[in-house]
Amino acid sequence: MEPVKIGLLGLGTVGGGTATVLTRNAREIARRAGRGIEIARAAAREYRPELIEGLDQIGHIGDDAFDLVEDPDIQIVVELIGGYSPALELVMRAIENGKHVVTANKALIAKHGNEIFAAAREKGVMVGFEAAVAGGIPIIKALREGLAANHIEWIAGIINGTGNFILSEMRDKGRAFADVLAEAQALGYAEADPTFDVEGIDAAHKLTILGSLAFGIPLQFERCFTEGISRIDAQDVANAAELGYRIKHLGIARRSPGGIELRVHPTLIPERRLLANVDGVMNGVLVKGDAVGPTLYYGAGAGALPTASAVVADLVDVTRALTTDPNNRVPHLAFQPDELADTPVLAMESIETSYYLRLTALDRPGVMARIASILGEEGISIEAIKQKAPATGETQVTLVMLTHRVIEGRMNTAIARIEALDSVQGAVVRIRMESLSG
Ligand SMILES: NC(=O)c1ccc[n+]([C@@H]2O[C@H](COP(=O)([O-])OP(=O)(O)OC[C@H]3O[C@@H](n4cnc5c(N)ncnc54)[C@H](O)[C@@H]3O)[C@@H](O)[C@H]2O)c1
Ligand SMILES: N[C@@H](CCO)C(=O)O
Ligand code: NA
Repeated sequence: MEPVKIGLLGLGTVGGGTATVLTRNAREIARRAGRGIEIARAAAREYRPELIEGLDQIGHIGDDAFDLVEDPDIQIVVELIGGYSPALELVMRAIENGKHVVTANKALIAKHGNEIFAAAREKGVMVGFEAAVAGGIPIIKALREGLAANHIEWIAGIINGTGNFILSEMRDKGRAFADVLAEAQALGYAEADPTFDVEGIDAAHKLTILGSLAFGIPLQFERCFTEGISRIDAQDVANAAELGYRIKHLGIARRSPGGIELRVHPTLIPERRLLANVDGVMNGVLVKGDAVGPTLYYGAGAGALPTASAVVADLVDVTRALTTDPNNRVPHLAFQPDELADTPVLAMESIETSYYLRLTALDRPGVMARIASILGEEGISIEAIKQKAPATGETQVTLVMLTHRVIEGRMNTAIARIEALDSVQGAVVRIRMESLSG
């Protein structure tokens, strides 16, 4: 059979990796797909030829992405440019032209996926986005197909490679934040705008997608609570370790009685959990299904070849399904499009979790009792408390507390009341805490 003809938009980290994998593993891929996958065209503003295998076999390389999506010979457009514009216009135009699309762009899917999938459905084409979440880990496939029997209860994942790399290097080697971030950028892990990585936006894009796949709700990126790693303090990392915890940047999606939790934030987790030991650029996603129980997915979350592995898997999937009736294909968001639910995504104030709190108070009698009574009045019980002895001559002490589970709104009230005490200095540091069991 004739090879399927694809067009690559972008030849950077992921585009270059995709060309390389398609070249290196061409025979193996064709054996799986039933026919070859040929890069008929590529469009990129810039690329580094020395990093890409098989460039000489690409039919035509130019820089006009809009021209490529109009080419009638191209059956699958692979969008690896990133960002919202012109990626959205290019993807929509490709779909209008009846082309299938594969993309690694989580920002695009999280924000515009609902309209992209509606247009694709209308045209009977597929949009693959395995590379958009957790890089090389086949988590989209696991949720859409492997776990299709389950009522998903919750997902907790380390889903930003750059952020996890930064936290791991800072903790293990004492390196400075800016220095590790620069290395992540040089290795091709970081987003074009690295604040997406360090402020949790990239993880929120991915969690939005995971939440929709798990619970069958439309994509609602703007409802996802987002807190990054930029304000994590070394003393909290050390305090957590003393108490038997690690701080990881997690995306958590959970079905709870009033709705669905979608939240991304630094989280204390027990150090014996497998997720606590997912380090460097590796990602880990823990999914709890009612029938299967907990399942864990681990692998490289970023980088050229791991991400290309996911892009090419989508290309193989699309190639295999080209002749299937569009209504019998795996639905984009795992559930049939007319079966999506309107279950609300909860506001952060109504989620329930445990907390690590750190505050600085004057070393005076009665201060501790006053803080404990505020927590008690707000229905918050303390699981552990540590008072860090002041250095000689100092009049301040540091208090570190772990609490039992409580609604975030009540914790907000308690923190505001504690911060208002004359004897408490500055802000209360709060890091959410999850046991990841049950
Ligand atoms: N880098 C990773 O590890 C990784 C992992 C998973 C997903 N992603 C996603 O993959 C996508 C690409 O990321 P990347 O790291 O490969 O980016 P990159 O910056 O390395 O490459 C982008 C490519 O697109 C080209 N480009 C940009 N604007 C263009 C335009 N208007 N017309 C034509 N070409 C244009 C650039 O010249 C370059 O070749 C992004 O959506 C990113 O979020 C990246
Ligand atoms: N910047 C992203 C790329 C993979 O999606 C990360 O570091 O996880
Ligand atoms: Na993936």
